[in-house]
Amino acid sequence: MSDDAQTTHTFQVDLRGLVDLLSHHLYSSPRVYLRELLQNAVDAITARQALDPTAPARITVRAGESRLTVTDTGIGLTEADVHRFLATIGRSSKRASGGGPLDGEQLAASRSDFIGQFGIGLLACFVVADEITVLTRSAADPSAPAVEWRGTSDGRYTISTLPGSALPGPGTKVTLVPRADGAEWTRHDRVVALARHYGSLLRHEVDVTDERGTVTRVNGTPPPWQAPHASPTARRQALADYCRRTFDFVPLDSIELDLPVVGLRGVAYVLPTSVHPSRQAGHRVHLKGMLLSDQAPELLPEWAFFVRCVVDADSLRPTASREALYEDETLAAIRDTLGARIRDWLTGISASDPALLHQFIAVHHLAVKALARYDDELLRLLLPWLPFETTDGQVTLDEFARAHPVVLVTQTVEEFRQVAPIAAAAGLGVVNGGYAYDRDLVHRLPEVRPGTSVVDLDPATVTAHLDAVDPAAELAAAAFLHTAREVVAQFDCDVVLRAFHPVSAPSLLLDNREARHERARGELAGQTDGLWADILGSLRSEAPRAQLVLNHLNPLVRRAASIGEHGLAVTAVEALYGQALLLARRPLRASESALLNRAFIGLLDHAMHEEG
Ligand SMILES: Nc1ncnc2c1ncn2[C@@H]1O[C@H](COP(=O)(O)OP(=O)(O)OP(=O)(O)O)[C@@H](O)[C@H]1O
Repeated sequence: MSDDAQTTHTFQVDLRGLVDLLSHHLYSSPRVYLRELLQNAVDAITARQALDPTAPARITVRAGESRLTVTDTGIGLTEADVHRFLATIGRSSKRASGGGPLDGEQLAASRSDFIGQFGIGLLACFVVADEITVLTRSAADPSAPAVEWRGTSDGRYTISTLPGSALPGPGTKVTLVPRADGAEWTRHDRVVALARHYGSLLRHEVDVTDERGTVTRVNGTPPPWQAPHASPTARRQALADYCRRTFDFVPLDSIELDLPVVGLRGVAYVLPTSVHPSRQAGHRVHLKGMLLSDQAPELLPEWAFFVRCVVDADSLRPTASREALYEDETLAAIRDTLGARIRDWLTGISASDPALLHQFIAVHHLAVKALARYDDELLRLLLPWLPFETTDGQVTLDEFARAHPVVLVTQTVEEFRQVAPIAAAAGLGVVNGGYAYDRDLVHRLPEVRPGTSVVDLDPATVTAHLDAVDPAAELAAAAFLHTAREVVAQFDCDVVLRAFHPVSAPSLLLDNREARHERARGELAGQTDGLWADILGSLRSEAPRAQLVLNHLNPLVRRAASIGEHGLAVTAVEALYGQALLLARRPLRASESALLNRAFIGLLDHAMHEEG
């Protein structure tokens, strides 16, 4: 096609399609219509007060059977404004360019004055109504007549001018006639609840009236972080009460937030019960008092999952749905600063309020452990305070490292159970690294506490350090040890005689993971035919066997070593092996349960035989 043949057309917008898009994809619920109307009223009052700071600032919502009106004493619109701003979707008077294209600087300037900026908010009313009427009188031009704009959801609108008496003073009255399926959102009780939800912190009076003229004020009391209080205790109490009313929990503590550059104030409430770190708390974010979202996680860094915030800011930037914050450098900076504030709180309580710190750790330690692995600062701050299971009992790593400059850590809970009594008797300090995250965290202790060393503890290392018995004792026990090896060979286990503390421990089963996997593989290969048996067989490696270590210092073992009767010696070995197995607290295989059973019956039989 040649240039000469070109003709220019203007896009047509299918308003019904657009409203459908907004209601299903932009807004979370039809209820946002009221937020958009309140917000327009607030912006209009802001604009009027810029001209005349003494102008009245009132918003009245009337919820009746068949219609809903929102009236404000704001700046109003002239007929030219109505043509310009109401008749064009996407045009907004709140941009300094007068509704023209978005310019970065102007946008930032208008954003600090107004909540709206996109020029689509009024469309949210079409989610609940087919017709919107805007009756308005400009404060900027007192001689201008009142103007009525009537728009319908099919995209048509009419404009008429009315005598000034149609609206007694400057301002705007928006009327919606709800559709049958939108009526539930404009019912009086619903409207009161919604107006409270969105408008509780609005700085201008907001009233909801019913058909009989009963007025309900939905705001008025300043939030506790703005109100004066008689004492710090009264202030703390007021903050906690606000949390209980708003979030329905009593916080462990309240952290006040104050960020003057964005006019942000509010509170971070420390949750009193544990939460999974992936379930980030939704924060309540108000913009110039108007509630933007009560589920905004993006206000704080991920690691701060243990607090829930309520903030009110002057210049945060919402997305077009107004239900989330626009992710930009300002938001990132706000997040970092608020995060730093929460860290300061943690540092503060770790230095000066140990009782609160312990309460905090008791509730949130698992989640803190999960996050500390990825958050170096959190790790540095909290690792010394986190509780771990150790040979000294349940203690913090800091306490433990003070007593043990070399921190030994096992890889599994079982290994800890196996070696803990012996290591403790030998004065060694071992941490159970078997629980989720624990071993990783213990290994990072030297970063936080230079001079501490952390070493993985393998049960084999422990045997290597157990004392050998003298050759004469070994020889005297030779026959018993031979029987013992025969009995436990079926479990791929070896038997050795050593001398170790505590004396009360007759035996110890050292069984590292590779040895166990190897045995499991061996068993499986035995049950499988053909290809799988070959594959499993070829995987078989020379892994160390398990070891039953008998304690020559233990009187029972000494007596067992001198048993002459073969049957009783077998039973004694089975009982010793079974007891060591139970101490290791690992799941038993069928053959092991059978052994335990046999040993028990054998001992009983022997005891009764003696009696007989
Ligand atoms: N109550 C009101 N008083 C005065 N002007 C209003 C009022 N409500 C709407 N307007 C005018 O209509 C325009 C469009 O309103 P709309 O709510 O669609 O968008 P917005 O508030 O500018 O931006 P956003 O889409 O971000 O809400 C506004 O820019 C404003 O000029």
